[in-house]
Amino acid sequence: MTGDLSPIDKAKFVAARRAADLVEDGMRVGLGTGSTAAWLVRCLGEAVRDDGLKIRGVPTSARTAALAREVGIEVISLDEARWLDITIDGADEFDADLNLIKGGGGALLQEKIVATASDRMVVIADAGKEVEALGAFPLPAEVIPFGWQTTRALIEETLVGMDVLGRDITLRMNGDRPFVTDEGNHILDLHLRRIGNPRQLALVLNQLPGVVENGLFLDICDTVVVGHGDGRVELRDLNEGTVEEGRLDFVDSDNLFRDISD
Ligand SMILES: O=C[C@H](O)[C@H](O)[C@H](O)COP(=O)(O)O
Repeated sequence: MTGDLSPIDKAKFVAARRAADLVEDGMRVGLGTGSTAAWLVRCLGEAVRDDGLKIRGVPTSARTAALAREVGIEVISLDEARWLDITIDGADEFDADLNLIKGGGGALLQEKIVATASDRMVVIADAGKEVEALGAFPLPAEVIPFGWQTTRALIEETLVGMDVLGRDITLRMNGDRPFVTDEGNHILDLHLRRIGNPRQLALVLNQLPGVVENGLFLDICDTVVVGHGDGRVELRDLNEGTVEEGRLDFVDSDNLFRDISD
């Protein structure tokens, strides 16, 4: 069964599986969005079901909320939780300082609010997501639908003064319609190729009217769990360096693999 999965899916799974062990009884847990975070939600659901783990989850999207309920995790809103013990989420890119690009799945706004309201943010990712400099992955900016073309033009102008290699901006589509986020907004993908000064860019983007939030997560993530296709997994922490390197066994996880790949 596991043989049917690609090495990337196995890498995502082992990262999620290892990160699930960081979640303890009684915790309020931010649940990320995306294919890697979906493995995590499944792993936590298994722990709730089989080991009696008691947690309350705050999902970062309607998709994750539906999956969390399906696997038996108690779902509460961020306002009910107020503050979270830990958030575990995927990323599109991460660098050595654990700065991130997120939003490939369009959930960056809720993800950033939830991660910022957490004592600890842990990113789970396959090793291919690690980059020297952020920006090869298009940077998502969530914009309100009203006047989005004007907002795009404003961003274009703003990028002229920025330390980036590319300046193309595309409206994210869902079939032949603009993609709509859970908050009813659109996503502009900024094809920058390399971001020389992420901090400056993040500040400037968020000052533009029409921009709700951008996908740069700076100084938010503390820990990354990196998975490899052969089952190797590394846990790196900003304060402690590489804390652990190990390997996870796929055999015990056949049910999880089956559940998600079906
Ligand atoms: O909006 C989506 C999120 O930021 C995802 O966590 C990110 O795109 C990574 O997704 P995946 O785990 O599917 O690569």
